[in-house]
Amino acid sequence: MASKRVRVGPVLDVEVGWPVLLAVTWLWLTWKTLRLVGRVAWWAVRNPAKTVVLTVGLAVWARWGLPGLAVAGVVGVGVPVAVLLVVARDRFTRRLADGARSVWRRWVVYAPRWRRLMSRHGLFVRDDGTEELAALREVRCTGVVDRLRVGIPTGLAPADFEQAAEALAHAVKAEDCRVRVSRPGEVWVDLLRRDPLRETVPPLPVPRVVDLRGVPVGCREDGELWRLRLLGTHVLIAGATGAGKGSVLWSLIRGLAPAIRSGLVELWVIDPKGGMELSFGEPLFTRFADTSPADFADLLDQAVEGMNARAARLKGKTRQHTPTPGDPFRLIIIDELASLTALVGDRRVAVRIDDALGHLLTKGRAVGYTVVGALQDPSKDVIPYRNLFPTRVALRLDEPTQVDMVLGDGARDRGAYCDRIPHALPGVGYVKLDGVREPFRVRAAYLTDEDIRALAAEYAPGRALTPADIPPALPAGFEGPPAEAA
Ligand SMILES: Nc1ncnc2c1ncn2[C@@H]1O[C@H](COP(=O)(O)OP(=O)(O)OP(=O)(O)O)[C@@H](O)[C@H]1O
Repeated sequence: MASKRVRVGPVLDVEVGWPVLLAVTWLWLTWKTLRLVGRVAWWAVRNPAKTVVLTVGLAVWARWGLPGLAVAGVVGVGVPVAVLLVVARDRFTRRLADGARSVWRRWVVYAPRWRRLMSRHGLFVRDDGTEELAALREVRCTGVVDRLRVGIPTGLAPADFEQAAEALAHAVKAEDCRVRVSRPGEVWVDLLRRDPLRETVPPLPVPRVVDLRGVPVGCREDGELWRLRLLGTHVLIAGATGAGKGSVLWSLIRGLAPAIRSGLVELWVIDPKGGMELSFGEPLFTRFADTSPADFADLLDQAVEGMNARAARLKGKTRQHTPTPGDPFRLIIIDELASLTALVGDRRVAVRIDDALGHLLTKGRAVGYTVVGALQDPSKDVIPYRNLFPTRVALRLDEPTQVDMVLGDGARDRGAYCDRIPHALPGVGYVKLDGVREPFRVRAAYLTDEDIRALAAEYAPGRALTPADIPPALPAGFEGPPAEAA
């Protein structure tokens, strides 16, 4: 039988017969086929919904041919669309509009100018005469923001995109541009087309059920609901005078109102400004101190006592306290942290306050004692506490250097321009969550004195629920994402 010379690499140069060649070819084809089958099976396992649709489609086609497939398509798409239009019309039409907008802006706005955008902003690498651009992988648009998922070419880093952010925003006529790392090798470039934070956010509807993992407080710059986590964290709110710290505190209290009334949440409040800011809501507070530093120290000492007793009770049983009316979540609100820690004249009282605060901040999170502290001047005196607040909100600040003092090193470089927030936008600020690299911009809802009085009258602890207390549904655009995973 004929044979063939086969050369494998520089060494092996052999003469093989046709049976061997046929056997090798057969083995190779079998391997390729098995691999293809394996890949299809793996795709089917990972995409069960698409697999079912494809299988049903193929079965219909085999049984009734193309006309049958067309009818099935109309029914299969038409019926779910009709159901969604009835059940969740607003959300569905918004999603549909967002989907159409995403396709349009990807192919008409971004794809044609992508090469120029990337090369003019230095978002490419050159290697051996070839150029690799950052890759546009996905575009998701809403009414206010275009989110671009971009692949980072080898040799660049998210910081390169952060540096180019301001220029990119100008290039596409966006109000602002933010860069977030989505996963290694990829960033989300958020281009803000309209700023939803320009308008005052009205008081949000009081939630029916309070979720301490995400209390609604205001609006995020992407138009979604801003929720602030209280469970297992402490929150620092810093801002120059008139920046709107009060609106964050009051929106938070409003978001907790039903749980305050039912006794699941207790507010222990210190207002060193003599009750100027918080005394309106006194009926809502279980403890309120607004006169002397000695009172503040007493309140904090009692909180520490309660916290220690609870910690001893829970030891070995659970790692996170679950609030009940007999054993509530205690929120310690301090309106001006610096007055407590730095400006107290009596040295012994200052030490007591300092000790108690240190204990609460280090041990309180797991046992349902959360501190929310507001701060006007992020001076060095309060910096030791800063790191004990995993969640930080910085509203308008006077100096660029104060931004990193509050939010942590590098926050301003990542876009938290608190010093540029106009005086005309009180309640606007940036939030930094522990473990999340990028800050995001928000605006707290604004409650008038009347709103606060009405809230205090309706939700004072112990008052029974009436049907009129059930709040309306959230307005369109406020469904928001799930609770923040801080
Ligand atoms: N979220 C908001 N939306 C719209 N306007 C607001 C908002 N928050 C505050 N304002 C306006 O700004 C004014 C100052 O707000 P606020 O007293 O809350 O600031 P602050 O940071 O607590 O100041 P200070 O530290 O001096 O007490 C309010 O009287 C109100 O008119």
